[in-house]
Amino acid sequence: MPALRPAPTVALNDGTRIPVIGLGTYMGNPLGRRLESDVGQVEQAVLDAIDIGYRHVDGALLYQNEEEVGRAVRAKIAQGVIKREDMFICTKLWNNSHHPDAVESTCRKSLSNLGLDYVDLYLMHWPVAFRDGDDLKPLGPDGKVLFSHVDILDTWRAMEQLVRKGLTRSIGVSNFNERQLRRLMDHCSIRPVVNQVECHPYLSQAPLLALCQQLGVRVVAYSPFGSPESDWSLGKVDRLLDDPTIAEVGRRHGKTPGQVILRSLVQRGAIPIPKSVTKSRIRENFDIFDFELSAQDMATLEALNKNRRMCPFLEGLGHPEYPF
Ligand SMILES: NC(=O)C1=CN([C@@H]2O[C@H](COP(=O)(O)OP(=O)(O)OC[C@H]3O[C@@H](n4cnc5c(N)ncnc54)[C@H](OP(=O)(O)O)[C@@H]3O)[C@@H](O)[C@H]2O)C=CC1
Ligand SMILES: O=C1CO[C@H](CO)[C@@H](O)[C@@H]1O
Repeated sequence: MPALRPAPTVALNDGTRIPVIGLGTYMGNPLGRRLESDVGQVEQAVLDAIDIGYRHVDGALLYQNEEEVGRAVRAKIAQGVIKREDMFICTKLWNNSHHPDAVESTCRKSLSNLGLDYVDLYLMHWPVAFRDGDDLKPLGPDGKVLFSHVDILDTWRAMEQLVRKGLTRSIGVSNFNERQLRRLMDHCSIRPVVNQVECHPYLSQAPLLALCQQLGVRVVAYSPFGSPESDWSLGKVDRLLDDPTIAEVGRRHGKTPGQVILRSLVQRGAIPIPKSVTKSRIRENFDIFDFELSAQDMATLEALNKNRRMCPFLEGLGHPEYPF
């Protein structure tokens, strides 16, 4: 199958550009655990995605597969399919490394995992700090996650240094609520270029999207399909991808429910990062630039909002910066 046309890119507030769709790489495992059966799947998915036309990959130290992402990207560079500068690679600082002294070494660890000398975007994964150390999920004797109380602004200042040192082109945040984002914007020297949050027709995030637009911060939409296979997903009862209204909109355009969801996010100015390790779906999810949803379609989809969060991040409950 021939490659599809590259996705359009949009400008970020620091002058760099981001492709409006990316490939997600979280395998749906419980926090910090990795299954043997997952090994190799993300590497193949990234190879397939690049052949199809993707130029944006969303990763994280937490996902424990940065090596696979990096191997695939480097293989495609070696084959001459892409150049490094064609790709937009994002990874994230996990919650156990918020202490300013840990930020640079943790970013360098991701770069070493990826086998790259810079990433395009480095995100603070959550506004919630866990106890510093190697443990991705440090637990106390009561089985609850151990927190620490590093100020978000201190972590951010250390992330700003990463831009100055050339380890990342841009920095941003993830899972920040309106208060946290406003406070950061008021105190930073380098502005966050994106806020990556859960966003799909059952959690439309209209107020947060409006605020981000006002502040010049792009929204990256995670779990665009409601993360149907994640262990924490509450979406098993009424799956977004089985919604009859979305299917009906899709029928009118000759498109699948997944394509309708992704297209609607792009038309709302968000940047979806659907995850798939299935080549046919990776292609299907990218094939959204040959149709347009009408204002009526968009209103129909907007009416599906239930403020239903599939990723409630219960591990962070009780921390003063728990965002929800
Ligand atoms: N910042 C944060 O805190 C978070 C960030 N993320 C990021 O967002 C990405 C996407 O979110 P994620 O939670 O993975 O879930 P998604 O909503 O992207 O759903 C992924 C699931 O949908 C399936 N799927 C993909 N495409 C299709 C299709 N066209 N038709 C039917 N099923 C499909 C996949 O199956 P299969 O792979 O088997 O094809 C997989 O099971 C993550 O991978 C990660 O990169 C996610 C959660 C939190
Ligand atoms: O990116 C993510 C993937 O899933 C995790 C849950 O295990 C989330 O906490 C995290 O934000």
